Amino acid sequence: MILAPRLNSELKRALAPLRRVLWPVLAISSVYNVLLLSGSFFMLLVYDDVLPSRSIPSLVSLLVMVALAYGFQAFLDVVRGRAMVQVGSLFMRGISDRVLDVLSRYELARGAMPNGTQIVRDVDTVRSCLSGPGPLAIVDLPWIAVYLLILSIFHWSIGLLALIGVAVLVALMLVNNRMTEPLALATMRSGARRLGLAESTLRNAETLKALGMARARQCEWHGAEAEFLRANDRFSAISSTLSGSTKAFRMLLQSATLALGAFLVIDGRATGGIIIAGSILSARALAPVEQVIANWKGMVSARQALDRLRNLFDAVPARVMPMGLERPTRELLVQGLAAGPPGSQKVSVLDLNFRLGAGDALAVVGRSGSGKTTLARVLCGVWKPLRGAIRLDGATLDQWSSDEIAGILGYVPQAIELFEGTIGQNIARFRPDADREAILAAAKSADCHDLIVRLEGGYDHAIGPHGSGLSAGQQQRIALARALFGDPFLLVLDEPNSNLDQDGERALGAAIRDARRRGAVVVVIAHRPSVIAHASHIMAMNNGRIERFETREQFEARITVPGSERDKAVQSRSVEGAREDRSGDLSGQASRKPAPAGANE
Ligand SMILES: Nc1ncnc2c1ncn2[C@@H]1O[C@H](COP(=O)(O)OP(=O)(O)OP(=O)(O)O)[C@@H](O)[C@H]1O
Repeated sequence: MILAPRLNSELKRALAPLRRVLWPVLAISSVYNVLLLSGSFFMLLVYDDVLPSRSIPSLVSLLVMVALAYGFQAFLDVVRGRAMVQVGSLFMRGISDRVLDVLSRYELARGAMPNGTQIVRDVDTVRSCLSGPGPLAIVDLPWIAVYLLILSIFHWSIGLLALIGVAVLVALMLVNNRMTEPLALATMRSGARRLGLAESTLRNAETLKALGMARARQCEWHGAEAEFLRANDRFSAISSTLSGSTKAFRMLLQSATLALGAFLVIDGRATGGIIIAGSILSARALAPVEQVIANWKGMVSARQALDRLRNLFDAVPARVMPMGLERPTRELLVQGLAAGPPGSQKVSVLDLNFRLGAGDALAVVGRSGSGKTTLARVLCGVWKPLRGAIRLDGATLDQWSSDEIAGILGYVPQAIELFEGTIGQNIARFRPDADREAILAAAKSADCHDLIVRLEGGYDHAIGPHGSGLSAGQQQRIALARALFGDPFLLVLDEPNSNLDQDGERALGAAIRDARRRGAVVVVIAHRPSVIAHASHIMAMNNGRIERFETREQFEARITVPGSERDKAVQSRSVEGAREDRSGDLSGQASRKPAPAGANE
């Protein structure tokens, strides 16, 4: 069928309320459609019985009856309309968690999401179609047969004329579908592109202004808008032309029926009442088709929206909630790990194998693009391994539920993203059950308590969208507190000091030391050498592979690390030499720097 989408089990479940109300709505619609006949029968009786008999009591009682019928008809129309509004709301509620799930997982599992956030609008399109008059018009369609039958009982030629009218309208409807379906798709795509541009303009306002890109963006924006308007205008033009022609055709048919009735009366083959009743009834017979045409755009859009929802749900299947495990306490094991960006063929890290025990801290160093961030993302379960596994006390990350993982993992991503809300909420990862003590403890572990209380409102200080209202360094320290919230077993910090001043660096060092002391495993990606002083192991990456994995002692035997005993000794010997070591960037240093005298290589 033109409007029947292919559904998967999740959409069928979400649309189950539609199946549940189908029979009651069909029953109500049957009574409603019978009541719709009352107007034409009233006319028939007035012209054929009341006027010849000149009976006022008959006229009054007929009027009372038709008024009651209209009242009941209005009541039934409201009831079935409200039932459909409920179906729309239940559909939206039934699918809302899954939509958020797909939004949060699609890009991490499959790469960029097609049409951006169109999924949200798609749900709304389906909801408003279900709640609108379109589906009820379809329910009324079979009643056309009953109207045609009654018209044929009046006289076969009146029935035939109405049948031709219905056939013409259905043909128009099919032509309309053929012409508008690709346009509905084009409207959606250009609308999504326009919205994507609006979102990216909002996000990158600073860069656009500073680099003088406003004009270029304006051209792009106008292009997207013109494309959207073109598709939308054509769609609306076709729909309104059809809607207007339908209306005119219906009026013409009504007049033609009147004329035919008049001819039959003149010819002595019908009564005067039949002229009026036939004309009203033929208009009624066409009304459901007319309604379907009027709501065609919404129904085609809803069907396409359901197709897209099905594709997205199939692409990111719902997760089966794991039974859950105890919190890990012993080790992190990385076995034969290969990983790359989702949705691409690229392999960014390959053959990674290492083990860290409770209390270990690994500093990962290497040139840009060597795969450090990829490793951090896979360690946190943000990207899935292509091969191999990451195990905490023997179990892979997917064996814990996302709630449990929240207490096991702490992560400071390379690009910090704080959410709109208070600082306290951000540190507590927006957990509604977070207690004050845990928030304070996390802030103190990250040594940002003083920084927070100095801000207006302290822990209730409101952070704007994308962390606005805080400096980059402040955001990084709050992100560290957020990572430390709940004393996670595995702490993954991706360049956590890129925006930190000396105080911040000291606080970071203390946080890593504290985490190690309580038995956590810390993995810290570092470009600055200062972090190495707090690590128990150092791993150098090159081209996605491990180039060197060694303990800090082994590393220090080769290279002077700022803050180490060896550094202090070197400093006392040569201030100049030590300064060179301290200020250097660590990228690739472990492999490139020639081993100093005494290194055990
Ligand atoms: N989202 C992505 N899409 C496509 N390729 C990516 C993506 N992220 C990383 N890569 C590629 O994977 C490789 C490793 O990148 P990764 O970000 O892990 O390196 P890195 O060592 O963290 O670099 P840096 O020190 O500059 O942050 C690079 O070649 C990069 O081009």
